Amino acid sequence: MSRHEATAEPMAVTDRVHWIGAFDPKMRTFDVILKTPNGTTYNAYLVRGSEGVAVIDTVKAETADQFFTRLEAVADYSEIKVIVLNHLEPDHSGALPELMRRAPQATLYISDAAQLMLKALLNNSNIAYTPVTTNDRVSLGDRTLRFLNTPYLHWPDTQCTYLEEEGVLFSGDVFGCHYCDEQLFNDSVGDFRFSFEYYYSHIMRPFKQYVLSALELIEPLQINLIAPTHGPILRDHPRHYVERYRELSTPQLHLEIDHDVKTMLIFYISSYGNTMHMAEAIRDGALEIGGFRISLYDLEGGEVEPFVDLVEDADAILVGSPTINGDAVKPVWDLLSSFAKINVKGKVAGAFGSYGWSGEAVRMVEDRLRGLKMRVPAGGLRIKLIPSDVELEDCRDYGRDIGAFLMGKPRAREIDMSQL
Ligand SMILES: Cc1cc2nc3c(=O)[nH]c(=O)nc-3n(C[C@H](O)[C@H](O)[C@H](O)COP(=O)(O)O)c2cc1C
Repeated sequence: MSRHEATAEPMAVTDRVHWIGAFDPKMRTFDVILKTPNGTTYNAYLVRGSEGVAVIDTVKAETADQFFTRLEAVADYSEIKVIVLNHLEPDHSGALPELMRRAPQATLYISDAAQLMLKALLNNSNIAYTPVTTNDRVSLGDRTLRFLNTPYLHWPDTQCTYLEEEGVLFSGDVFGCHYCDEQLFNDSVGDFRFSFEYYYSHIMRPFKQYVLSALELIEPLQINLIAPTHGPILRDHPRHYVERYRELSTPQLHLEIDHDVKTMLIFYISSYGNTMHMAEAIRDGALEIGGFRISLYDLEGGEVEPFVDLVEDADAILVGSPTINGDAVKPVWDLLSSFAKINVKGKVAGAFGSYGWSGEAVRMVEDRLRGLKMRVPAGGLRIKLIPSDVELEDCRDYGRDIGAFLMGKPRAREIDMSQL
């Protein structure tokens, strides 16, 4: 056990703000999907005003002892007037029920959207709370908390809280990262760039539009310090992190591709060349429609990460897989799984592939595309073994159909709109 875990000392952030969170250095995987190679912190804060104290966020239930010990070192429970939960995920709300039991006089402030989650998360319908939204304020006497509604960063209920007189932004998971270092401040901890970028790409990236909306609220603020719920407190050049979020969330500039021109990506993998020939014929058919750019990518080798940026910018994505042992093949599933990192909702999509006897892959891929809320205008195209000349013409037809749909042109064949 480390020094700070053992002693559970609070840390002064400003004259009026203390960090009262918890260290979790042994955590190795977060939310099932995130690597946390040096653990994480659950950051909670205590703000002291002339007329009372506010607690901003709590910690994961398993680390509640650290939180309460630190809190007790800087305030009495009877002084707590305000409790703010910037979002209700269990790593921040775990100690909330016990805190409310110890400070029954306090008022809980949560976002409008959090109301719908509170009961389900805490299994307690009796918790009293006040919903707040952008620019609502709570006074602690000589200190004022202002709320900013910043949904989907990264749950629907997310908000940030701004301590006006000190220019401190309690940003919730925004600008946070999983990086456990007891020095706690960004000018004293180790190099956490990897963790910051990794956290953004796994947690915030699917919600880029929401990040940009949140930045509209955050950027005009005078920010002296950013106090997120995970990882280092950003007191040295806090604005750099705001600027980095804007950079990461702004569509990339392409040197050659005109953004007004639509793009179609055709991914395939093929052992004997059958699915590949289908992909090429689909491309040829789509090219006849014209007006958009098409790229063909072979997934052989299995590395899908380089395609994520392309998929994010593309307007149509077709995926071809042979059926092997009753399934689509792993690189195809890896590609589809990488779509969860970005927002593919509403993009045009389709599935195709060659098969030998049962041909499950195309339907499975198609189901996945629909599950991702992509628009699948034509039923998946399956061809048994080697495509004949007639079947290659079917592939070209399929390409014309998807191309026409993408360009809003009259369709080559009737498309079942009920499937969209
Ligand atoms: C190891 C192996 C397993 C296969 N399993 C299936 C299967 O379960 N169902 C099926 O319809 N075809 C199956 N096939 C047949 C392939 O789908 C078929 O040969 C297809 O044309 C291959 O297309 P490709 O050249 O694009 O890879 C299998 C082929 C191999 C080599």
